[in-house]
Amino acid sequence: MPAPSALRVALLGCGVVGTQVARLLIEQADDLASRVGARLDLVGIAVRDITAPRDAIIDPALLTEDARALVERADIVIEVIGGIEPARTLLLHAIASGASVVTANKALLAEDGPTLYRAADEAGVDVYYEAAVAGAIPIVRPIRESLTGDRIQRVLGIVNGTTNYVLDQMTTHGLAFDEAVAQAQELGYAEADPTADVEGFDAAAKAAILASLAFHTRVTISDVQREGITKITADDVAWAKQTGHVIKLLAICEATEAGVSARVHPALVPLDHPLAGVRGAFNAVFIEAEAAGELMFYGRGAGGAPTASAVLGDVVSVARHRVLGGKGPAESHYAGLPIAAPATSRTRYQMRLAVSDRPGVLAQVAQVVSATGVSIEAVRQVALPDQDSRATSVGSDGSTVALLVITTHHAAESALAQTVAAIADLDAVQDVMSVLRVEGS
Ligand SMILES: NC(=O)c1ccc[n+]([C@@H]2O[C@H](COP(=O)([O-])OP(=O)(O)OC[C@H]3O[C@@H](n4cnc5c(N)ncnc54)[C@H](O)[C@@H]3O)[C@@H](O)[C@H]2O)c1
Ligand SMILES: N[C@@H](CCO)C(=O)O
Ligand code: NA
Repeated sequence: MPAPSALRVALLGCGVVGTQVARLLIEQADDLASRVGARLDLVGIAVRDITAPRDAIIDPALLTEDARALVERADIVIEVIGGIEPARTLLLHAIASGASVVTANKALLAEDGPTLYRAADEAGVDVYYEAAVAGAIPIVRPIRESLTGDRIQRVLGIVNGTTNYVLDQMTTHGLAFDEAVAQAQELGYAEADPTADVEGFDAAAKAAILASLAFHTRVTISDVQREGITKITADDVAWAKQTGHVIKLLAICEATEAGVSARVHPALVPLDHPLAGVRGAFNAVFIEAEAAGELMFYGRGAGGAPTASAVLGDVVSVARHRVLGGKGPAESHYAGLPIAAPATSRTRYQMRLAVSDRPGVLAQVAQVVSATGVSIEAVRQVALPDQDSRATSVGSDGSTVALLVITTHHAAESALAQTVAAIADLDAVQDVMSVLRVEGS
């Protein structure tokens, strides 16, 4: 069959990302044609409301509210609607109609990616999704292709731009949480419902995709242990600084003895770790592999244009396959490693405790910690800042309140939970002010 001189491209969704995808397809049409070896003709844009105001670059004649009919007349379908339905049904219909698909939809892939991959394998078409993890940063392809001859041990990522922006604004400008979230929404970083960002669902979806790729194991979002940043206070941020750390929302994927572990939670990152310097809405993925050693991928993980860059890269790849015949590499045939139970995950912890400042308290705390099998790495006793209401309170024995900052060696999550409960029970402990994991050291 002769190579096609043009390929029909359908765009589903015309929001923050879709508008930028359309712009690049239109403005760079000639360059894209020479890279692909065929023209990429944008044949239609499916939208929810045809009458809604749009960017001037969007030709109203391209708009349709009938996404299903549009995918039937396309060679390549780009999905930037988001969410599970109708995106899944539309993509499966596109694949069944013989189109290759490109999507930025991590929520769908983390829930049900294998259904799409299997359908695409059977139909002999591609499913590409570089934009779904860490936006513009090439990370899916490096893991899937460049590092596929190596053995990845650990992936540590800042993969949500909104939360990194919020934590960074709180750290460097003392901004309030809600104010920083509103700014991230205005800048086009946040999901339609920013709860997905601040509660860690978006990062958990990306962790599931990264863990699946890195460990050739099927990991879904329900396998990911998740905690967002809504409980992080200005105090936590200030104490992180005092102890030489910065708080980041991390996605951590590891191959452990118990199986594949994937978790998302805020963590204290030492200031000398490369991830500590990732500011604003930037993302970074830090990989430890057996032969390659440490690698870090850094760039813009959110925003319309950066995400559109990754989408267009995939569009060119799948278009080239159609011009040359064939398709790209399929997803790994899953080795089926077990998923590690959350209680088995091991990390270091930092606890801040308000305690009565009298002799013997430190020994009591240390004894309770060691009784639960957790080992202490360091203890610091510090005076509470004057403005803290506890600084002037006096216990029944006439003692004032001091702050203990305890850092543990690696401990299992289950042991740490027992330790915290036992500490909270001690008479001398007035308050467990925070318990944060320490990663990257
Ligand atoms: N914004 C980012 O920085 C970013 C980065 C990476 C990935 N993503 C992903 O890209 C996708 C799109 O994100 P966005 O930020 O552009 O969201 P958005 O809310 O700005 O755009 C989605 C658009 O889809 C439209 N839509 C909803 N239902 C539709 C339907 N049935 N048919 C046609 N259109 C429909 C909505 O009206 C909206 O305009 C999501 O999967 C998101 O997770 C976004
Ligand atoms: N809402 C996401 C967009 C990129 O997936 C973020 O803030 O990173
Ligand atoms: Na990416």
